Amino acid sequence: MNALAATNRNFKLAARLLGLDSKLEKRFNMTMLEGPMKGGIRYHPEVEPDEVNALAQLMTWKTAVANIPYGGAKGGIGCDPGELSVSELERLTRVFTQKIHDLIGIHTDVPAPDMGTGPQTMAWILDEYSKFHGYSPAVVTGKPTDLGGSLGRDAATGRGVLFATEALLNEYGKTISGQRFVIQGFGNVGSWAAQLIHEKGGKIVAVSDISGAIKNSKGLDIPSLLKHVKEQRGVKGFHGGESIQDSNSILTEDCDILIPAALGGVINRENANDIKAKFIIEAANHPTDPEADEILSKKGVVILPDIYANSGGVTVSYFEWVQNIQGFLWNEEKVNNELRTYMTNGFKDVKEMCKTHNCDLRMGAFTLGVNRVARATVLRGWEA
Ligand SMILES: NC(=O)C1=CN([C@@H]2O[C@H](COP(=O)(O)OP(=O)(O)OC[C@H]3O[C@@H](n4cnc5c(N)ncnc54)[C@H](O)[C@@H]3O)[C@@H](O)[C@H]2O)C=CC1
Ligand SMILES: O=C(O)CCC(=O)C(=O)O
Repeated sequence: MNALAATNRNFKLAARLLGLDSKLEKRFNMTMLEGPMKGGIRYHPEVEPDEVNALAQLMTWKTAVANIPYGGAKGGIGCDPGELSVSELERLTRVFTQKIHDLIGIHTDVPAPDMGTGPQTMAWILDEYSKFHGYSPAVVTGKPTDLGGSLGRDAATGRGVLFATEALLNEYGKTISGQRFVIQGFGNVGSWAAQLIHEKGGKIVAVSDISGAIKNSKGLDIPSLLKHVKEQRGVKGFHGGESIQDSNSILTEDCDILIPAALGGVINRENANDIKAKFIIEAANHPTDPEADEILSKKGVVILPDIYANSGGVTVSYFEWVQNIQGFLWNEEKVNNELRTYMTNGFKDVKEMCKTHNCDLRMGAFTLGVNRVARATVLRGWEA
């Protein structure tokens, strides 16, 4: 099932659980526009419109789950950033910004990094946008800190994944320490999640990225791996682990907790039966196909869904936007403490919906997000 069909399906299931009127449901699909829209810009060869639409819809529910005052958005360019020089990337980003500068804005749509983009991309967008509209740091988040970016935004999605994992494990009387993790993707999200989990005593037994996959049943030395990746631009060739020939098979490696942190749709009916993890923390967007959801649920695997698990990034993006508008910078401790509070509250709210609707965590998160948007929609008198 493609990403859009899967996201629409989850939305419809949540709407049924909430007993929403079908007219309201239709309204939603036409008007997912509460507050400024927020979401990342992706540069990846597989970017296509249906997937971007699905990712934008996921942002709507994610920002509602996180309880931050935004609607959802996403953008993307079908290109391979690894094949482009820095100056080509800069020109591509500036031309893209020239095309969209009237669509984005501090109170309309505020982009941020996603796969294949980062602080430098945001700096170029900010600079190009400012040529048309004057200097406006709040028009993008995830900027370099020298240009008004928030302390802690770089690590925020990975840190949010850590807080979300701690909240889930706490339900089972467990902590990070001693758990065995497998992480697919070692970019912004995967590498920060690995670093923070390692610092808490978690054992990362396998990681992969586009260059390859490596494993070590005793636990990978993450600080050395980070150094290797910085120098070699990939995990391939790391001496502290054994290489895995088929890097996609990392998803079925033996572990307690699997963290997909790269592409969508990677957990599907082809591999779901072979997954050995007891918990899946969705750091990537839409990593699990609905068919896999069903198979895994029958196996008793607990999945912490993307719209909650990876919401740390957009939450700190919100903090960045607030700081830019107020013209007052927070210290990193404040950012991280606030992030912990949002992630902890989010988990409690999702669990409450699971109890109310007798559903799993994905539907708990979807009903939470959809219900918050539904309440706002009705209050504005848009239900008919
Ligand atoms: N950056 C952020 O703040 C947020 C990102 N996400 C999601 O997290 C995921 C990762 O995003 P980022 O870390 O920002 O991207 P990134 O571009 O920094 O890193 C992506 C990583 O995935 C790897 N990768 C690409 N194709 C792969 C493949 N076929 N097999 C294994 N690894 C592969 C790359 O080599 C790289 O290590 C995406 O799904 C994104 O939408 C979600 C919330 C916020
Ligand atoms: O930080 C943001 O505004 C958006 C992050 C994002 O693209 C996501 O959560 O998928």
